[in-house]
Amino acid sequence: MTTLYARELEIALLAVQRAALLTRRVFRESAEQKGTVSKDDASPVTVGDFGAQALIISALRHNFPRDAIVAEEEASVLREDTRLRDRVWGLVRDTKLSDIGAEGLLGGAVPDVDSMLHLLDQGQSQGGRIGRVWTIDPIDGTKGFLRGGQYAVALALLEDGDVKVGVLGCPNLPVDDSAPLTENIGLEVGNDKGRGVLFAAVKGEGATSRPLGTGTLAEGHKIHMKPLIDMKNACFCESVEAGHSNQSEAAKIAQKLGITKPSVRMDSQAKYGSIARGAGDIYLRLPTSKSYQEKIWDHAAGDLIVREAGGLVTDTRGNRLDFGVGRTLASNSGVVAAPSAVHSQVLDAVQEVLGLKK
Ligand SMILES: Nc1ncnc2c1ncn2[C@@H]1O[C@H](COP(=O)(O)O)[C@@H](OP(=O)(O)O)[C@H]1O
Ligand SMILES: [Mg+2]
Ligand SMILES: [Mg+2]
Ligand SMILES: [Mg+2]
Repeated sequence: MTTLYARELEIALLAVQRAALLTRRVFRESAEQKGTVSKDDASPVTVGDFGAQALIISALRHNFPRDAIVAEEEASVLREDTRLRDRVWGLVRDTKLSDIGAEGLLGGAVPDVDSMLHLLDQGQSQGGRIGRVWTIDPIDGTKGFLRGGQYAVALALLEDGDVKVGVLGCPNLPVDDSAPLTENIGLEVGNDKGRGVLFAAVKGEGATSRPLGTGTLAEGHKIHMKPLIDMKNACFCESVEAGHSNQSEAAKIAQKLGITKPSVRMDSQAKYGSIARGAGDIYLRLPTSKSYQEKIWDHAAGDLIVREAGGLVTDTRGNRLDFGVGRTLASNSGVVAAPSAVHSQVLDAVQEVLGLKK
């Protein structure tokens, strides 16, 4: 039973559930209807990202008004583009939990469009090592969301730089924890049957999975990484986007470890959730450039969920991910996530291939 952070966990689960309802509505639309705009770094953002972030911040502000928030998106594009703004507002206004008590816990509806823009801009905290900081990725894997594949709604609470609560809503992963890992690209739109899972973890209290439904939250059940008895049967996950993780180096690492199965490529922190429940075994994220710094919202929830399920998560140098240095993981490089018992073996192979061995 959860003792510490029970309220934070409940609010985070409900906030992610509500945001995922909104993203599911957008997911059903065609690519052009998703209202995609390109950000300064040329990465995409959709009406779903904006709407989900506004709803999550609204729930956090209602419950934890003093906490800092580090969120991926902000409202400037919407202040300029009123058509896009009105589409986002329509989604935010119309998305509610069907459980009235739960909706009340989140503080109910956002009152008007200006409040929505104001909420969207509340995620610009610089983070850091002091105090309580929530980090939000309203849609992680926007490219997967656009191509009809995997994506996640991610929310985590850091306290003094340490992840205490993590929740991942993965609307397109199978509910069934033992379903085989597949790439799930080009999913049948409008048919959510058997899909949608909420992963969660509280520091020191284990990791859980439960169906991501539309009604009252289901009870979570404990999940665990699969004991990896024979490395050659390991299933490893990596990004679909070759620009996010070096796939040719990953193939060399797999070969060095004697892994025979091809990697499973999927977008978003669905990779962390998948290995945490034993559907996959290893997640590698190998830098494609020296200058890119990973963002804390891309990893905080997944990092805790994997560690609480019996895994170890480090960067390619073998250091734990440090969420206390700001909005990015400026002191880390890449990610190596694996069951604790084999993590050092995997890290060894990573370092050999990347030339990091001393
Ligand atoms: N050059 C790069 N290297 C690593 N990650 C990158 C990157 N450019 C963008 N990303 C991040 O990769 C995330 C998606 O990860 P994945 O490849 O595992 O699906 C994106 O999250 P968003 O989709 O939330 O923007 C984005 O933050
Ligand atoms: Mg993005
Ligand atoms: Mg992301
Ligand atoms: Mg995102």
